[in-house]
Amino acid sequence: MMNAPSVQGKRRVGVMGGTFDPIHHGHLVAASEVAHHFQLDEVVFVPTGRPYQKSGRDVSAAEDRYLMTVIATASNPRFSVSRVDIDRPGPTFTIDTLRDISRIYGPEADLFFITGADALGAILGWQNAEELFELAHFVGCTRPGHTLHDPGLPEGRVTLLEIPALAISSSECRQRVAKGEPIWYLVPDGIVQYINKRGLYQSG
Ligand SMILES: Nc1ncnc2c1ncn2[C@@H]1O[C@H](COP(=O)(O)OP(=O)(O)OP(=O)(O)O)[C@@H](O)[C@H]1O
Ligand SMILES: O=C(O)c1ccc[n+]([C@@H]2O[C@H](COP(=O)([O-])O)[C@@H](O)[C@H]2O)c1
Repeated sequence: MMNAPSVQGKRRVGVMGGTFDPIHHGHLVAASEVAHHFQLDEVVFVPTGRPYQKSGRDVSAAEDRYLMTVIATASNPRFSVSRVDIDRPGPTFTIDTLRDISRIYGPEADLFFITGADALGAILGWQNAEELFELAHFVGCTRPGHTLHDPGLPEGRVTLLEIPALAISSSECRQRVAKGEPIWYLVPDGIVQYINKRGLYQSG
């Protein structure tokens, strides 16, 4: 999706990476808050292909996670979804996500990579960590149950942002479905319907 350029000239593009298994309102509120705070032209949601740090459990098929992300973001004209991570073979590294997104959007875009407090805290252990900060500004959002802090990222390349607290996680949504408990209002209505239609998460 390409909106008109922002008044400052450069497009401001948020990148919200996640496994989105399933996508929930915590993800959507984080993206919306960062978009408002930084006056972003667009937020691109990027579902992971092979989230190597979640290899200890069964991750749902990439196409199911991609379709849920499309369904959840469809009503917001500034939200879009990219297949770059699910179409790239091998483990998903954010360095590749940011290289691909910068190639697609070109030098006239400033990228803002959006994370929750847990992901931000782990960032220095990510692949090619030192190079990540040349490609994007990082935004860490508060998340209940996690302490938000700058783990020592380069000066001026990270912003910590307080957002409305939503104590929702994909793991808890999956567990609730497996136990026959409702997930209405934790995720968008279309996601409840998609999970039922595809029979996802029925067996814990
Ligand atoms: N409730 C929330 N509030 C703020 N940020 C969140 C919230 N849930 C997830 N995030 C952030 O969204 C990104 C993608 O998260 P992910 O798809 O792994 O969801 P998750 O709920 O953490 O999943 P799981 O429970 O399976 O580990 C991460 O940066 C994570 O920190
Ligand atoms: O680049 C890495 O080494 C790396 C390691 C773990 C997570 N990430 C990214 O962090 C984002 C959130 O990941 P996750 O596993 O919490 O859904 C997603 O975009 C992942 O690709 C990236």
